[in-house]
Amino acid sequence: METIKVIVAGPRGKMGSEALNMIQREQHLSLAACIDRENDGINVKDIHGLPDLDALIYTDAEACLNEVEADVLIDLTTPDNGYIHTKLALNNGVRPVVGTTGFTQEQLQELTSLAEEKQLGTVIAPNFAIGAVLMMQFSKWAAKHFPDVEIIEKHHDQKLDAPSGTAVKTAELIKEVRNPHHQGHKDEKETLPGARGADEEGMRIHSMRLPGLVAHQEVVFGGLGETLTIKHDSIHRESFMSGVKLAVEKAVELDTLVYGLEHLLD
Ligand SMILES: NC(=O)C1=CN([C@@H]2O[C@H](COP(=O)(O)OP(=O)(O)OC[C@H]3O[C@@H](n4cnc5c(N)ncnc54)[C@H](O)[C@@H]3O)[C@@H](O)[C@H]2O)C=CC1
Ligand SMILES: O=C(O)C1=N[C@H](C(=O)O)C[C@H](O)C1
Repeated sequence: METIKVIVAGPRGKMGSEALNMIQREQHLSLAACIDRENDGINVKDIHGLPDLDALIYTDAEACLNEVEADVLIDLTTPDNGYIHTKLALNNGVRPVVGTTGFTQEQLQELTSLAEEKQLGTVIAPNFAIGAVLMMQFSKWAAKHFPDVEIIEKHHDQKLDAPSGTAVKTAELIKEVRNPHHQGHKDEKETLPGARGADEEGMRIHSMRLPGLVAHQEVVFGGLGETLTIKHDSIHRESFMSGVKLAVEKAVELDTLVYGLEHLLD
């Protein structure tokens, strides 16, 4: 396999630093550069806590994507910056692999059109953990039989977006097989606003944020005399890295945008 040259945006973050470790482990991946908010012109290997990888850090994303010879950008930053980086990558011939969540539907549509116009493989995956992808697929299957469903997602308290990208994607998959309808009593009233969670075509989504959590989701279905719970827990961010690696490998073979890792799995 040819070496894939990768730029990582957000290298000092919880996910970005795991991505650097993954690149260091994989012989067919090499780190071309990083995009960070700080440390312009400094080498990654000279930053305390980052792996021994020889690549320069840029604070100017446009300069980085324009000057550095790279195949793929892995973005693990924030919703606003991730969107800007993804557009810059596509406009500079670099294939984006985006883990950053919180993009709007309009942004996703715009990026889909841009990737198609540029014919550049792009992977936007709300969750790179294989178990989470299966949890979403199983939930779609279950929703065919149990149309009353609530999603409970639980994350660490540093998370910027709510609901999580995974919960949004789960709801989208369920919506493909579930007819919109109100859930709960027709006359129910919230005496505390928000008590029933977000409302997506009558399906409820609840977001929990606590220190100590990593990334967890339960999809709870209710039927006559029974309930079904489909649950996934990421207890370490290593859980996401086999999916990131797969996305990088597939991005160089694709010429359109793929939203969701399920499209890349057998
Ligand atoms: N798709 C997936 O499987 C997963 C996605 N995520 C998403 O990945 C993103 C990052 O998550 P974490 O690593 O937990 O967050 P974090 O807060 O630990 O890291 C984000 C990093 O981005 C950097 N950053 C912010 N703006 C930047 C800019 N303009 N240029 C360069 N770097 C910039 C910050 O300095 C920080 O180091 C979030 O959107 C999160 O929801 C997180 C885990 C799994
Ligand atoms: O911010 C996180 O941590 C995570 N974000 C993604 C999401 O929003 O679904 C994926 C995973 O849940 C971890």
